[in-house]
Amino acid sequence: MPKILSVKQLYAADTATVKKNDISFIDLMEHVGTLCFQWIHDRLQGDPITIQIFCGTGNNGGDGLVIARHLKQYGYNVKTHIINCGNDRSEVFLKNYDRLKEIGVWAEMITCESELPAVSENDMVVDAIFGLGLSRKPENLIKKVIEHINGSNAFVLSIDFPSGLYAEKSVTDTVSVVKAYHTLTFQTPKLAFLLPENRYYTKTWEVLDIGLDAEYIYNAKTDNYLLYKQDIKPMYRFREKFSHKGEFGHAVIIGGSYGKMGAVTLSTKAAISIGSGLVTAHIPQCGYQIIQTSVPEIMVEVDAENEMQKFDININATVIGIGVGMGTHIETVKGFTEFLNKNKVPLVLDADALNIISKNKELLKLVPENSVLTPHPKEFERLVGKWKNDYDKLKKLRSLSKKHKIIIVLKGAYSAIAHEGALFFNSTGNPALSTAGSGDVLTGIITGLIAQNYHPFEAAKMGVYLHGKTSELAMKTKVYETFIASDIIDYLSSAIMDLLMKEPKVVPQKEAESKNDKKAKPDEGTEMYI
Ligand SMILES: NC(=O)C1=CN([C@@H]2O[C@H](COP(=O)(O)OP(=O)(O)OC[C@H]3O[C@@H](n4cnc5c(N)ncnc54)[C@H](OP(=O)(O)O)[C@@H]3O)[C@@H](O)[C@H]2O)[C@@H](O)CC1
Ligand SMILES: Nc1ncnc2c1ncn2[C@@H]1O[C@H](COP(=O)(O)OP(=O)(O)O)[C@@H](O)[C@H]1O
Ligand SMILES: [K+]
Repeated sequence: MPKILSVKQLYAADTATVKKNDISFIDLMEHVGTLCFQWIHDRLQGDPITIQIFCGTGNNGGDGLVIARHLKQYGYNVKTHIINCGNDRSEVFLKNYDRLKEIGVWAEMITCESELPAVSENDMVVDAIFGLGLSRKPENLIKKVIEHINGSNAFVLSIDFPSGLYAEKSVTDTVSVVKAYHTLTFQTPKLAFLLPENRYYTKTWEVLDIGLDAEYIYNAKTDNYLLYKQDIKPMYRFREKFSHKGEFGHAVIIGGSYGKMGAVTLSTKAAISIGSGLVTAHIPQCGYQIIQTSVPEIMVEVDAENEMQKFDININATVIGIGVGMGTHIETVKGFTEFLNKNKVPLVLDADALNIISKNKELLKLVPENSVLTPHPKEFERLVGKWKNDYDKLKKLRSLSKKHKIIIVLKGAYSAIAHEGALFFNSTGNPALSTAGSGDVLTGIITGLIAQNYHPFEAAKMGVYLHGKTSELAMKTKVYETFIASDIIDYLSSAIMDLLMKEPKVVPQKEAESKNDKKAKPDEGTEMYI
């Protein structure tokens, strides 16, 4: 599972790599800079645009100089600038400065504002000012350079980090951070890229495998992970020939109120669609016909006329998903409290179930261990109060989940799943999911997975992953705006199929050519897992 390592661990990984391979740091930097150059060259293919490389005087700047040298040697139109960041210059920066001179290139020094180079919106900017080593907010001349880059409208590629963005703490001066289009970050994903407060500093990012010591990374301890397909795929359970619906559990969804029956409709439909053997909706009477007609596959139990009051469930439920569209009517609050006092079944709590608990935090003690809570940020704020910044928010998330031995899915662009003090960030999804009812569908998916005996922690990870994946797969025929919550359900099959597909084999060019010129087809290696 891809680990998100700390700055300290990344520096230690450098050291371990250099030692183990008996190479020098300059060799490692050459390798890293060459990979970045290759990334650019693969895309530009010799395009004569102007590439402006801004370098600091640490190792991030050193990477920039390696990139500059290779681009120059390939005939690109490169302008290299060094910003005077103080008296200290890293040893490998200086070595690469000399290497650049050896091929006849003199980098321009920027020592004052009047020396800022003109940058056109047609240029490409490579930002190699600061990376992991940012120790304080950029000020004075460096701030001016960053503002200058941001004001240029050029395509900005940041190396390792958008300069000015800290790896592990919040930015205090939002204008002194480079706003990159893309960031090539090294070896592991970075926590900073997953936080909404940093959304403007890089539109996209990717991890470049720079070959740091695998053993060190394997043994490194962390509480932060990013979930990918390879983490979810092994969880999937195939159905056997003689299986029957009784083996796949009975999910109950409780919720709905007058005017909000769509939420339960979506949740129950999602629960049956993800494979729960049986699904029952426990809803107010006003929703009876609506839900029976909309989802004929499920059963219905009714409560009071217009809102939930009695919570009198007469079913042997495997799991109960509760709260969607439920409202917070005084009688609902009363009934829900009594329900929690009696209930022993694992729960998935969402929406108004969370809003009611937020008003009476004592109720959290009644939530069974390993239940799953799925708040969006506003619901989470109601539960834990305001946070100072996103790092503080994550601290609150870990601590609430640990204290009550529950699993919390804090929803967002990179939904974070908290379990036993660790955070697992989801990598799938896109803004198509920013649509009414998409959280209700998630509740149904997770409830339906738990019904099938997936451990709630597994159900949360798999549910969030598949939910997000539907929105990606749908973009072949839809756009963000036209994708609605029901589409998530419609695309669940595709998301599961995608999970079971083997990744296409990437055949290295030379290998492919040497095999009697038998070219690898683009989809070669794509086959079902079974
Ligand atoms: N394993 C990997 O990932 C590999 C990493 N590599 C690369 O190394 C990079 C890390 O390099 P790094 O340690 O030299 O730090 P870097 O980011 O260049 O900045 C430090 C310099 O900036 C200065 N400085 C800081 N803040 C400042 C401010 N606000 N205003 C002014 N100055 C400020 C600071 O000065 P000081 O704080 O000491 O006064 C120091 O001089 C990493 O991001 C990646 O690009 C690869 O080459 C190899 C494999
Ligand atoms: N930009 C985005 N990228 C990825 N996922 C998103 C994005 N916006 C929303 N989502 C996902 O959509 C869902 C929205 O849930 P929620 O806010 O509870 O919706 P609702 O209350 O309308 O049902 C969450 O699972 C969230 O992670
Ligand atoms: K940078």
